[in-house]
Amino acid sequence: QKEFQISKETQDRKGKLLFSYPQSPVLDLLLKTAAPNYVARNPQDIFDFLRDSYPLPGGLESPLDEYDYVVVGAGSAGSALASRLTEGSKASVLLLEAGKPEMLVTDVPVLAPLFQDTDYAWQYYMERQPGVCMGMEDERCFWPRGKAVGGTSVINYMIYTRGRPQDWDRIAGDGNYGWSYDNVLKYYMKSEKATLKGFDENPYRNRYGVLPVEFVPVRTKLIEAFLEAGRLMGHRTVDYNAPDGFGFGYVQVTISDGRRQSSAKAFLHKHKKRMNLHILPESRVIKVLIDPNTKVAYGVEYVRNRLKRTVKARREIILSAGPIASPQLLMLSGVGPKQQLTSVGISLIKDLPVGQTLYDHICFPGQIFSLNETNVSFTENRDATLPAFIRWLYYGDSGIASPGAVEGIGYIKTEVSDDPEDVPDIELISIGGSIVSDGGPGASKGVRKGMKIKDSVFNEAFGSIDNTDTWSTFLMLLHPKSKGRLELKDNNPFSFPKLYGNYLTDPRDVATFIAGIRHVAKLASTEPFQRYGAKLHPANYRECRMFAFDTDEYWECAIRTLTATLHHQIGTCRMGPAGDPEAVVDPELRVHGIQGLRVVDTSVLPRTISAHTNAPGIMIGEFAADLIKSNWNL
Ligand SMILES: Cc1cc2nc3c(=O)[nH]c(=O)nc-3n(C[C@H](O)[C@H](O)[C@H](O)COP(=O)(O)OP(=O)(O)OC[C@H]3O[C@@H](n4cnc5c(N)ncnc54)[C@H](O)[C@@H]3O)c2cc1C
Repeated sequence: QKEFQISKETQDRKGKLLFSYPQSPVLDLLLKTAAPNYVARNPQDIFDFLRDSYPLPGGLESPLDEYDYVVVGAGSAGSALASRLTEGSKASVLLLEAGKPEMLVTDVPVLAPLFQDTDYAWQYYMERQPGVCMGMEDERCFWPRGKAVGGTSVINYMIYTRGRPQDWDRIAGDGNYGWSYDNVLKYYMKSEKATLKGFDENPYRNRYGVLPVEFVPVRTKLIEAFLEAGRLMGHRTVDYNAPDGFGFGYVQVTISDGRRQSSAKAFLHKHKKRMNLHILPESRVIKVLIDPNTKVAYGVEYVRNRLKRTVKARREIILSAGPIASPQLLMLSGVGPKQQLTSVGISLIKDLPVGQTLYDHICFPGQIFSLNETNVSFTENRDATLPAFIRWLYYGDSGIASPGAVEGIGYIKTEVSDDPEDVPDIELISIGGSIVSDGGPGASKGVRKGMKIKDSVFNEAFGSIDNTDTWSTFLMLLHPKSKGRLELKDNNPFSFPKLYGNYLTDPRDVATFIAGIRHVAKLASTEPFQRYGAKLHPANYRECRMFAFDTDEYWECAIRTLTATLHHQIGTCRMGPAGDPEAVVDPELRVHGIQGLRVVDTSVLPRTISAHTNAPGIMIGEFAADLIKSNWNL
């Protein structure tokens, strides 16, 4: 074992924690009451007493040299997978995770926007692309990913969506046997522990799984206006996760008693003492070991406490490191596009189109309506107060339980959609407020900071309505035609890869956004919103001053200025049957041409789906566990 050199870039990019608690016995008592299971590990780290821990079971000091399966990444998919594989005693699993366990603050829904700037996130940036993210810091798009036991489900907004049946049936129709809606529905249901008044008895919901899915415990009246306006425009109020649920509905979230339920909480927390499941946080995998002659994967190298170590797998290595790190690890290990690997000095083991497909869900948060009534929307200064926090500790409600003021989801198919099937092209995320709701004296400004909007751009565009009552929807482009890719920067495992979103390069994506904006304007003009005097705020962007407000040209410029992403990157280890020239893994998620190696996370999704990607990630973990169990007779 030798000391490993960690590159300067990684150290520089390491985030800083934003939270600092005063040393107070009263606060200690409150926190321990709220989270009796949190155990202090390291008295040197003042945050550690708030942090969860995953000691090796059976008093083991260090992991074994060999396991049946080694899973890399304890994120949405990896946590579910490792948990299911070790349900019986037939398989041993080592789960390696680069990040730290969660802590009490990560449970707090209202703090969701803040984690993107902490060491619970990998702080990736897209390569500069002229004409998008023009209003963001450094004119680059920010792509944070979760770095924690629980992965991105520890820093996300907790929205629970499954996608439309057609999304999955199309994936299956491409030759991906097993991925039809009827089959994936079984796995969504297997995880779910739904408490959704009015829906939880429905045949496509399950009340007895492990992943809590609930409505948000606190809402404003604006969600009723959204649903009513929707009905006036022909959008049914539905369970949007139902097979026939194309419409508008209350948002469903992975929250219980007002607290975030990450994939780690749902799948790992209760199983810390399982003798056959060893979880190793703060352990970063740098390479999969593959025999170049037999093309069999047999182990991984990882770095823990600055020491390089090796662990072997008797049966399989499973990459669940997410849509950026899984393809990066494959390429570092010799599996990827031949030309690219040889150009950075990596010996090729298998030529595959790793990283050559990348889709993302971008969104536009800048269509904001000011209201002529006060106290109707969330504002941080009013709703995230100490009394609200104390109420949250005891009852799990109050503004503290709100996931960034998200209240409703609406699916629409705009008139420019050329999709032959009945699938939406835009998702509307109804906010009981907007990106100005966390402004004002002393407030966090968390959402705008999380999106990295430049202060000057924000102040010019929205300064006049900062910290006032507003309503907005974030419009999310569900099926972008523009396709991105990722590449290795070099062969250093600590470098970040080069990320190319290629956002809005297909003009149809711009047209869809504009059609969505026109649709939202009509919603806002209906009586339910006019009750509150909803009026479109004329945001003034320096970059767009040559265009008259509210023209198509203005909106295109606005979208290119505030190009936000909802961080649903997919496709980088694309699934497809043998013979599919774009495929990296087969429909059972085995890497084509390599034995003993699978990818199990959102990177395998070959097409865009009408959903946020946490629940699909968990479903992929569930499905993969069954595939592996059946392959190995477990
Ligand atoms: C800010 C934000 C908000 C979001 N909001 C929502 C939402 O509200 N609803 C929703 O459905 N989706 C949301 N998403 C997206 C969703 O959470 C992710 O798509 C999903 O969690 C991805 O799951 P995954 O299993 O593919 O990867 P991840 O959950 O990202 O897991 C990958 C894990 O691998 C670890 N890892 C990476 N490299 C290594 C390595 N070399 N060695 C060891 N471990 C490694 C990572 O640290 C991470 O823990 C959001 C994403 C972000 C960033």
